[in-house]
Amino acid sequence: MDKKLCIIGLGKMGSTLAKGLVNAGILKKEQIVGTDICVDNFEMNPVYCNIETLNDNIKAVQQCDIVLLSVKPQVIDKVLKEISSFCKDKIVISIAAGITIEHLEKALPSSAKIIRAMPNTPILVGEGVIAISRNKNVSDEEISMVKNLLESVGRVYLVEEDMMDVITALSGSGPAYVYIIIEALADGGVLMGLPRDLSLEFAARTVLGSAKMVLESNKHPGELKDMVTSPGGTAIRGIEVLENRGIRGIIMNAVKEAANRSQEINSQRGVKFDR
Ligand SMILES: NC(=O)C1=CN([C@@H]2O[C@H](COP(=O)(O)OP(=O)(O)OC[C@H]3O[C@@H](n4cnc5c(N)ncnc54)[C@H](O)[C@@H]3O)[C@@H](O)[C@H]2O)C=CC1
Ligand SMILES: O=C(O)[C@@H]1CCC=N1
Repeated sequence: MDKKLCIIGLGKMGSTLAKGLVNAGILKKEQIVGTDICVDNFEMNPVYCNIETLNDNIKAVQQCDIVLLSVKPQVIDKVLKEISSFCKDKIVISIAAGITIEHLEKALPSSAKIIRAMPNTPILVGEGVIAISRNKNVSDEEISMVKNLLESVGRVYLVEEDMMDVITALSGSGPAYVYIIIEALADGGVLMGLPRDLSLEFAARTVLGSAKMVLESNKHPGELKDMVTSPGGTAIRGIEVLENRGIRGIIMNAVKEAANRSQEINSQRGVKFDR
């Protein structure tokens, strides 16, 4: 790919994307420039595979074809205002939770090609899942190019934008829920006498293997669960505890609340843009 990418905000997600894309070999490190206001982040440059780093968003945007906004929703308006007039013919990808295409359109030139995306941190290990939606200015060819770029770090799905809040709650935020489950499983092992490192390894591999079974076996999760639960056995005793405490409702509610929060973030955007 002969495009140059600018990543604005080299925090957790921006640096993960930079590293993931360089590691995947889809872009050379010379094809990515990253910016941040926190210059301390630049000392972490090896983490970003030695991409060029600047603390000047405009300078970075000017030299790129694709701009990826990886700043918090709370500061995105400030950044949009700063770079807007330099984005006339650019593809602008925002990964900010809750920030709608409509909001981005108000802030950017009417010709800007806008993509709202929701990745997740497992892109760092090539197992990410990324949803993308586009505005009317993005051609089929351009969306294919962006899809191709992001497919190097995960599975990419083109979705209707009205699914984005839920996807943000499910796959965008979901790794956080899964880490809590893994940590809790490991704590359970430690509680019952396993060494911490072995317990964590077994917990993580159990989640990894179970997820693979769901994806590769073509069986319903309920059927896979039944394969583990012998009558009068150990697994059903564990499941009884989880069901008594309402595990399913708790997890469903977590997704619902996170989706509500994503919607709320957009409705709280107050800055008005002068064209
Ligand atoms: N962390 C995650 O798992 C995911 C995050 N996201 C989205 O990615 C975006 C970034 O999130 P994180 O990386 O977690 O946050 P973060 O706080 O780690 O990174 C944001 C970075 O932006 C920098 N920044 C702030 N103002 C700036 C400016 N004016 N110009 C340039 N850089 C600036 C900050 O110094 C910071 O390093 C958010 O909008 C979030 O909703 C999306 C999917 C997953
Ligand atoms: O909570 C957050 O800020 C982000 C949005 C998607 C995942 N985590």
